[in-house]
Amino acid sequence: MDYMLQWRVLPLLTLLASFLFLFYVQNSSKSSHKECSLIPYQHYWITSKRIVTPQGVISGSVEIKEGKILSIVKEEDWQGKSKVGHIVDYEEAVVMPGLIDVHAHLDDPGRAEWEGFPSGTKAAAAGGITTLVDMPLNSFPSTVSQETLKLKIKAAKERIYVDVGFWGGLVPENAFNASALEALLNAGVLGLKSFMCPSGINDFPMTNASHIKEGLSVLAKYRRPLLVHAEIQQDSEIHLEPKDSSDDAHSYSTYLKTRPPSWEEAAIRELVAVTKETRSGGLAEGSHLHIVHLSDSSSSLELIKEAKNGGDSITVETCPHYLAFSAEDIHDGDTRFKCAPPIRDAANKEKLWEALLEGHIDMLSSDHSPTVPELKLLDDGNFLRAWGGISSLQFVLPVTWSYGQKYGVTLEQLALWWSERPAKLAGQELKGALATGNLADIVIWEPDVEFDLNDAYPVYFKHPIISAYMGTKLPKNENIAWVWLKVGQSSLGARSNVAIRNHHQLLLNLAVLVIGPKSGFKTSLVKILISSQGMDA
Ligand SMILES: NC(=O)NC(NC(N)=O)C(=O)[O-]
Ligand SMILES: [Zn+2]
Ligand SMILES: [Zn+2]
Repeated sequence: MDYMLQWRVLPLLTLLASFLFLFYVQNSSKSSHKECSLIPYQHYWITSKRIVTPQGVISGSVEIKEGKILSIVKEEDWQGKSKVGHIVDYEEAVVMPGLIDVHAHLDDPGRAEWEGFPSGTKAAAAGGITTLVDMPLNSFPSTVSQETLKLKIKAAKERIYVDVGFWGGLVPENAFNASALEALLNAGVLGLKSFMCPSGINDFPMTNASHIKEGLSVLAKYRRPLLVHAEIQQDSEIHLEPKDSSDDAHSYSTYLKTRPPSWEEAAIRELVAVTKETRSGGLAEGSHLHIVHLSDSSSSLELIKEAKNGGDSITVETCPHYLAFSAEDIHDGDTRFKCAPPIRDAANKEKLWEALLEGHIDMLSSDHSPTVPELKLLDDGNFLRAWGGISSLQFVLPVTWSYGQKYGVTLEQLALWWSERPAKLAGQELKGALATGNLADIVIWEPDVEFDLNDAYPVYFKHPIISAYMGTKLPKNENIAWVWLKVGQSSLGARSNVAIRNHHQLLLNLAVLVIGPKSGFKTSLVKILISSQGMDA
């Protein structure tokens, strides 16, 4: 029976390291913190048998000084050399670049009861994410102007526990107003985001291909990307009642039918017509288009592949929930799994994995989009009326790794999908890889440790009840293995060279370390990322 299911949890955990100085911090006079690490040394070495570098997994040490990676030394090259600074030995634990989530909705200000900067960034840290880029909608007001970006920054300031950057919104109101868009870009958004279907948020209306073309021409100058929710509604209205009266709004298949793959395909067809201009010599050369949360692994993916082959500047992400779940497994009434585009059937999921492994899908993101439990209509279970969005920040690493086992996913692939390519999309040149000179944004975790995840498990949720990854409603035959983030030690004072393996304990300690005002760490460890890079002179 469902409620008896034990969820296998793989492993891990950890902690991580230094969130650091970031690019151009908005108010540098107020951000002159010297502290840059959860480890209380200015100069130290992290040692492990499994350090994930762009050149492969090595046994060795990462030397960190004042929040930056000073050197990376292979074990065989250590001999005879002395190390200046403290050594923190993580043994077999994996040392990897912190994850960069380029798609999360922290609904603060305005809808902080859905998700806020403190709760969302704690959850991110618990999931191994060291940098998160916030979407311009679901907060109120939406981030569509220089003024509304200021409100975001004010809401985030000194309330965040991982580095945070912002996407701005491309909406009809600003799309043809280049100076308004430039003001938003100059104020520091890392790029823009738009919807090709209703977003569910009144002050974030959808754009069409003309708006998108205009947006790209401004973005070209700044060399920042446009992210697009690629679905075009094929009927005249969003259905709140089943189209076919014999269908039940409480059944997942009814919802699935309302958003067929043709919605994604129609949008992507229009987008790839526009991205032809991003080719060298094209009118929008220098701009880049990124398709968020791809679910359709058939025609939509084929269109993207063709565009890439033709030289368009285009990338695509998918999300852990499309890789973990399939429509067949979603129980009637279980609206925790409602999102847009929808989770499709198992065959579609297999093809998404294939595309990811073959490099046709470039990266992963959470699309963490929670709301209050009441709007998920958990009791009623009406899929057509419930809020669409999956809450998942704290699970992205565990889920990708655990479900990826079947496909032979490697640590290098994880780093590519979750760090290196997202860093590039967000213009974070000093993030995304463990390399000399980069910021020491690091996650340390144990991929091989398993344990059960149940409702008593301490994870950082605003609303645990809406998480698709917690609870008892999945079929047993999924053979789910969960992974978890591990923190290296219970308290900094007691930190030694030995990693502790009590995960519950460690998870709690991760939170204390990252966020606790009494832990001795300040939230000023982390930064608001304000872009001032990339604009052509
Ligand atoms: N307003 C939203 O957060 N929408 C999100 N909703 C989902 N994915 O179901 C999204 O990213 O489209
Ligand atoms: Zn979306
Ligand atoms: Zn989203």
